[in-house]
Amino acid sequence: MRLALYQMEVVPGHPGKAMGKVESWIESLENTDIAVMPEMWNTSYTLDRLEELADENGRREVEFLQRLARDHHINIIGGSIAVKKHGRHYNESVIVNRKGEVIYQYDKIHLVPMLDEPKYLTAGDQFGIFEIDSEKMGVIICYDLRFPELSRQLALEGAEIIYVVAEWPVERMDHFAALLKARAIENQCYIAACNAAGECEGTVFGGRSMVISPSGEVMAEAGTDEETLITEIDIEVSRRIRQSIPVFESRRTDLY
Ligand SMILES: O=C(O)CCC(=O)C(=O)O
Repeated sequence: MRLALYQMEVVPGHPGKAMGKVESWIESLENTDIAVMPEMWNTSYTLDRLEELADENGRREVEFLQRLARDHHINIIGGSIAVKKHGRHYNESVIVNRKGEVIYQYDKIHLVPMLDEPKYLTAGDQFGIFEIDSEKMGVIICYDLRFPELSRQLALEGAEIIYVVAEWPVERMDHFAALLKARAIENQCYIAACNAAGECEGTVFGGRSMVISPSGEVMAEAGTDEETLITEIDIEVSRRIRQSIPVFESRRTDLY
């Protein structure tokens, strides 16, 4: 399974320009099964302007991703987008399969106090897994990475790849790298983390998107600027490690 991660330099407050960049990027990909994008790629952290910038139900961006997926026959982990629903704003991940069908939508459940998300956004209240080419996968959004219970639950539901879509600030990249590795090792799954590059309202995003194997090996890592990271993964590796080190069976659910 060939993944392409778009460590996109953000275009704050210009969804149309951001969509133009994404379209050119998808057109440039060859022989790719799954394209992965970063968090809030349509607006970045222009939270006080979301009433003006976010589209109702994210229709503009969702229909755009559906068209790209269909035209280029590619599965898209659509990072996350700022959307408007029932007069509220959400940070929503959208997954589209290569037929152009929306197969999963997830509203970020852990809102970031350090970026004022709770002031401007409403938190989601559900999550689950989805399937691409019969493989089970999950997606979490940025700050969600700090809550191991969420990734563990996705792994218990069968996820063998967890995508982390992020706009992780440069100051805390050591946390990002350590937490990604921990989530891969403890859940014995691939972690494909797509961070943003560039800057929005004084926050600089640290890049360093990476793909980590189920045994914690960093298989590919980007630099700090805009870049595409390409990796081939084999889901069988996750199954083999789960058999050889059976942590899921050794859990003491009677004690915790
Ligand atoms: O947890 C962090 O340090 C960064 C979180 C973040 O930037 C986000 O969720 O957008």
